Amino acid sequence: MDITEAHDDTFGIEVILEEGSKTAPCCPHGPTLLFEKVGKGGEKGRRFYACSACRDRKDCKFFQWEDDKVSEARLLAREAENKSKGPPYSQQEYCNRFRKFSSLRVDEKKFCQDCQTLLLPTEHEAHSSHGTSYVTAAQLRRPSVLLRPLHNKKSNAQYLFTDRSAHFLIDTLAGLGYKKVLCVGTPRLHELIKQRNLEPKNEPMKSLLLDIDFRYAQFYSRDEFCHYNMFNHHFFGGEASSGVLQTFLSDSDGEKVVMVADPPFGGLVKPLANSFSLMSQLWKNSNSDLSMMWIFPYFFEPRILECLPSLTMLDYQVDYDNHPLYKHGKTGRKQSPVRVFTNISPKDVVLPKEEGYRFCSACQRFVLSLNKHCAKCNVCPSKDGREWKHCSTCQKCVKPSWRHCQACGRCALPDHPCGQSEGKQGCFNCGSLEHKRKACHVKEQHRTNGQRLKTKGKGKNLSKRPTIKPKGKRKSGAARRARKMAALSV
Ligand SMILES: C[S@@+](CC[C@H](N)C(=O)[O-])C[C@H]1O[C@@H](n2cnc3c(N)ncnc32)[C@H](O)[C@@H]1O
Ligand SMILES: [Zn+2]
Ligand SMILES: [Zn+2]
Ligand SMILES: [Zn+2]
Ligand SMILES: [Zn+2]
Ligand SMILES: [Zn+2]
Ligand SMILES: [Zn+2]
Repeated sequence: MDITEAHDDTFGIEVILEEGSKTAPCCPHGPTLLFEKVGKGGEKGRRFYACSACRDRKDCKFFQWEDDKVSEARLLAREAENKSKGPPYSQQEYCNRFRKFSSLRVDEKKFCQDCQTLLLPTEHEAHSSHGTSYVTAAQLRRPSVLLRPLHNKKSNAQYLFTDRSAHFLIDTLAGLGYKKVLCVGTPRLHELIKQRNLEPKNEPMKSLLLDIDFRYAQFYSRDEFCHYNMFNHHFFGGEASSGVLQTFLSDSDGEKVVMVADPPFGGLVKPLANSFSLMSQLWKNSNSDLSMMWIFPYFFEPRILECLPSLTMLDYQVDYDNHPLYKHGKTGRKQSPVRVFTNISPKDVVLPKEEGYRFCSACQRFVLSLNKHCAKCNVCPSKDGREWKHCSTCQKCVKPSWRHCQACGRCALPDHPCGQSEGKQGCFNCGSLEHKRKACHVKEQHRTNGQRLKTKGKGKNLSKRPTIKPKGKRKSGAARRARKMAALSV
């Protein structure tokens, strides 16, 4: 299974999530993350701070060596820049505007497409040369349809659920008795929950949206939306805003709460897992963990489970409306690589039979019909939706396109670089050629919290200003994951 090769690179950049570490400097996206470049054999490079949310320097150019002395003037300039990149209105102002807007006559309700803003009558004039349109009450209830999805490929591609996937999620959660949904980066889910509440036959569900896209603040009240960064658990509205989450999670009315997160696919797993764990800690209701659904591509399974071992990956394929590759088409369904990772018991998440899922009684979970149970492995092994086959030499099931290679002693794609077994690169942690990093017994002291990222080039100069964005030649699993990621950001 190639996705287990997540740690096969010989060098990388790790993110250090140390508790109680000194306060990180802020970029427009809140506190930055501390990174460390690590060379072959494990030698450490200089540490630096970079943006938590943006993987591309073009989107956030913040960079600071950990030991940099920053002048007062630069600090002030930075603070001014951070402020200028924030929302034009405070949450309170947004709420007041929305109240005013809702009370307007139909022929006064306008939206500026260029500015992505709901306009009050006094503002119409200033936007007269922009593309504006009237907004109906129905459109006001569907901001994810009204707003133009953000297209930034690396940091913030807004892929919105198809009705099929959104309704599957909502119906499943309602069926399981959840009364409160914490929507993290799932604006469409949030609005559909509110929509569902309008139908008298449905028991109402509460929903709170946490998202970095502050355009959504225009449409919701304070207790329905928080401007939030899920990579550093940062609330842009300060304590008033984090208090909203606190209240949502700690209300002692005994209602079942679930968090549903759909982060940008280029995001770092470790910081996300950290934020979700922090939310779980805020959930004081019982001894149990906060229920969660984390929506992410299947090839991140090993990394996600490494960070949050209580999660299981479901076979359900999540579809997006505006993703050119992964949506239901007239020509039939393309397989979506996006899955749900959850700590809800998989047997309770009923996957629709009409979409080709069945229950495997041996695995006690719903699987795609093509995912045949292997008696030798005693699992339904497929991760990518295709039928996998058992290799008796490797003693595991592998992708259908793989063949067993005698020279490498393992299954691989027929055109793999034969003889250059990945094992030869040895261990990234201690440098030994005898084993891989995963099997290494030398403790990674300060780095156990770290997550590795791929970095550009193979330079040995570890104090050179590094690039976090995945680029350049990569090996093995990392290369394959990168290709898959590239496909995801089409
Ligand atoms: C892949 S889209 C998921 C949308 C979801 N499928 C839906 O239909 O509701 C990612 C979402 O996360 C939000 N997002 C991106 N980066 C974020 C961050 N650092 N913190 C919080 N939200 C973020 C985006 O604005 C977007 O709404
Ligand atoms: Zn930033
Ligand atoms: Zn405008
Ligand atoms: Zn099975
Ligand atoms: Zn098998
Ligand atoms: Zn094999
Ligand atoms: Zn080979």
